[in-house]
Parts: sequence; structure tokens; C-alpha cells
Amino acid sequence: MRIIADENIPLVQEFFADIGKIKVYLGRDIKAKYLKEADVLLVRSVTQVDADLLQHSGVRFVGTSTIGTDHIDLKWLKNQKIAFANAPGSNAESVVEYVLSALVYLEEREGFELQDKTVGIIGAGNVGGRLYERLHQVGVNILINDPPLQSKNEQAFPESCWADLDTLLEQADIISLHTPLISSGVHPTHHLLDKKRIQNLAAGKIIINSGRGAVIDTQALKKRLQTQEDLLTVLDVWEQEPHFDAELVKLVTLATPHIAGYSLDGKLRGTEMVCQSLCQHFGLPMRKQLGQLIPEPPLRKINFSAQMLPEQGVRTLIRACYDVRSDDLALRLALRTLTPAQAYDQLRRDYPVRREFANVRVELKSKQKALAQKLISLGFKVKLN
Ligand SMILES: NC(=O)c1ccc[n+]([C@@H]2O[C@H](COP(=O)([O-])OP(=O)(O)OC[C@H]3O[C@@H](n4cnc5c(N)ncnc54)[C@H](O)[C@@H]3O)[C@@H](O)[C@H]2O)c1
Ligand SMILES: O=C(O)[C@H](O)[C@H](O)COP(=O)(O)O
Repeated sequence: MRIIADENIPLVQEFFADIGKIKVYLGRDIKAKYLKEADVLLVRSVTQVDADLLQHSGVRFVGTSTIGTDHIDLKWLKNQKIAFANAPGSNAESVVEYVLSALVYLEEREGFELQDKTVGIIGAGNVGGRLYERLHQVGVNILINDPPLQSKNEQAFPESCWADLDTLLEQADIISLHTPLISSGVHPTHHLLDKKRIQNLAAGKIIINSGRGAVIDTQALKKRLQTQEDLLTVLDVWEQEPHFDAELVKLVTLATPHIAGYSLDGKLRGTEMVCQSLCQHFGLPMRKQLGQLIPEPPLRKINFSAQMLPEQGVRTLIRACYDVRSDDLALRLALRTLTPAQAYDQLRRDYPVRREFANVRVELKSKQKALAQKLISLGFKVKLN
């Protein structure tokens, strides 16, 4: 089997070398001419997969080791009977940890307690649903907007959580977007936060977008931020990536180059899931397991003394695992010398190893039960001594 793959798929050789002959390219450089003889195409989100790329190829299976599929022409693949797999949920935990890191930063900077705020989650699937679980367990009030899910399964969340979009935008202090990018149909998400909704947002709201850039009309957001500096904004995703608006970066509170899902655990889960789907499709045995291949985390254990207060403990740990400020700073520094597209590709290619909270075992004294409960709710492993 001949496999063409994005070189930024981690452990691509380890997972796929015994299945076929692999040739890797930069995702943006994968061209139709390289695919003529190929059977399998493995991509990430930067490769547009459509008729232009595949119509003269022999590709029978396309895998994207990402959650999002807006870079894939799914309808065309289906019509051509080309098998397809993505990696649902693979990096959902990583995105949730990104949001938590942003929230603890904003909490400290702005001097509020998350427990006193209402968080509105728009899109409550793998990412939004997990975020709900984490925040709900630590006592945060939550509203949810997800019409497709609500119509399928009203019981997915308590009745009091469901809100229509405009009610959520009005009542939530913090709004976190986790929908796919959908441009047509009954529930499109393209510019879901349009000019009018952005203008109507009350001062002081926090907007976090780690879904897809074009779910917000970012030109309207830019205008609002230029005229009234009264919103706090965290943007991981942008319109027109990688050619995003560097002026908008200057106006937002935290700006990162689409790395919310970039924990090593999340990326590797994506590789493994696509490998599993490929093996299943071709009736091959799955010889590799992530558990055998994933490296040891750099931080494995943290020991807190009895003096550690719950709030301080939570912040310290979240930052020890992942501090979103470092990604924000790296982007702002890179933009001093590079174009947005150069900065975007370079920072994502050279992304430092980031591991998920569950890799860290926190040792506490047996009387620190309140802190233990909070940490478990946020995804850490805890041992009481
Ligand atoms: N920034 C990153 O690094 C990163 C990482 C992973 C995923 N993502 C993005 O986040 C998206 C969500 O990921 P997920 O794993 O939760 O996907 P998912 O498919 O599990 O959940 C998406 C949810 O959005 C809901 N939805 C669809 N249209 C909606 C609408 N108009 N209004 C409100 N809700 C709507 C769906 O019903 C679903 O419940 C992905 O599609 C991807 O675009 C970004
Ligand atoms: O959809 C996803 O899984 C994420 O957006 C993912 O993190 C994108 O990563 P990329 O493929 O752009 O490297």
C-alpha cells in the first residue's frame, strides 16, 4: 500500500510503516501529482481534500487525524466511494485544558471567581460536553446552546441549562464556542456571532473561540474592539488561517495560533484513531497501541504540603501543566518579525511538548479533601497520603 501523509502527523512512521510505504510532505504541499499512485492519504487540517486533489488519484482511503472536517469535501468522497475517517474526540481534552488555562488567567487578572459567573457553552459535543462536566463539577453555573443536540437528545443536559443563542449571549458572562464550521443547512455556524450579535454584547463579557475562526465575524469583532475596548477575548482560531489578521491579535486578550488541541496526547490519539479506522477498513490487524509508543511525561508527580489553599493549588497545577500565556507571548513575539502565515506555521510545527492534566499525579495530605475533589473534577490524578 502506498501512503502519502502530512509530516506533522506525530508517530506516523511508527503507526503506519508496517502497513505501507509512507512518503511525507508538508501538509500545505500535498499536491495531486504526488497522489497518482497513492492508495491512502493521511492529512491534518491544512490540506484541502477535494476533487481537485484526488480526482486523478488512486486513493481509496482518506484519514484526517483531527476532529474538524471542514477541510474535507465529504460529499465528494462519499460519491466517489472513497473511505474516510477523522478522529472524533481525540484532542477534546486538550481544548478543554486550553479553556481552563485561559479562565484561571482571566480570573486572576480580572479579580473574579469562576463560581460567581455563568459560562455559556455554544456547541456541546465532545469538547463542549467535557467542558460542561469539568465546570459543573466545580460548581460553575452553565448555559448550553446546541440546537441540533437538543432536538436529538433533550436529556443530554439538565433542562435548566438549555438556552437559545440570544438568551445565552445575554445571560452568560463567559461565552465559549465549540461548534464545527458549517456553512449551510438548518443550523449553520458560519458567522454565528455576526455583526449584530457582536454589537449587542454587553460590556465586560469574555468570549473564547477555540472552535473554528469563521464562527465569529472577526471583522465585526475587530471593529467593536477598536471602538469599545470593553470585551475580553481569547482567540485560538481565526478567519482565513494561516493569513489571519495581525491587527486583531493586538486587540484581543489572548491570541494563539490554533493550538488548543495540541497536547501530545491529543495529537497521538488522533494518529492512533485514524490507524485503527484504516486497519478496520482494509481488514488489517492493528499492531500498534498508543500506550506502547507515547513518551513518558516530563512532569509526573507534584507534592503539595498541607499549606496549599484550594484556589492556589488549582491555579498552580493548571499552569504547571499548561500556561496559555506562553503560547500567546510566542505568537506576539513571532509577529514582530514574521508574517501571520509564517508565524502560524512555524509555531505549530515547532510546538513544545504539552501533556494533559491526567499525566500528573498530585499527592496531597489526607485532610486536603476539598482540593482533592476539585483537582479530580478538573482531570488530575490525586493521591491522598
Ligand atoms: N482549536 C482547536 O485546536 C480545535 C481542536 C479540536 C476541535 N476544534 C473544533 O471544535 C469543533 C467541535 O469539536 P467537538 O469535538 O466538540 O465536535 P462534536 O461534533 O463532538 O460537537 C460539536 C457540537 O456542536 C453542535 N452544533 C452544530 N451546529 C451548531 C449550531 N448551529 N449551534 C450550536 N451548536 C451546534 C453539534 O450539535 C455538536 O453537539 C470541531 O468541529 C473543530 O472545528 C478545534
Ligand atoms: O479539528 C481539530 O482536531 C483541531 O482543530 C486540530 O487541532 C487542528 O490541528 P491541525 O490539523 O491544524 O494541526
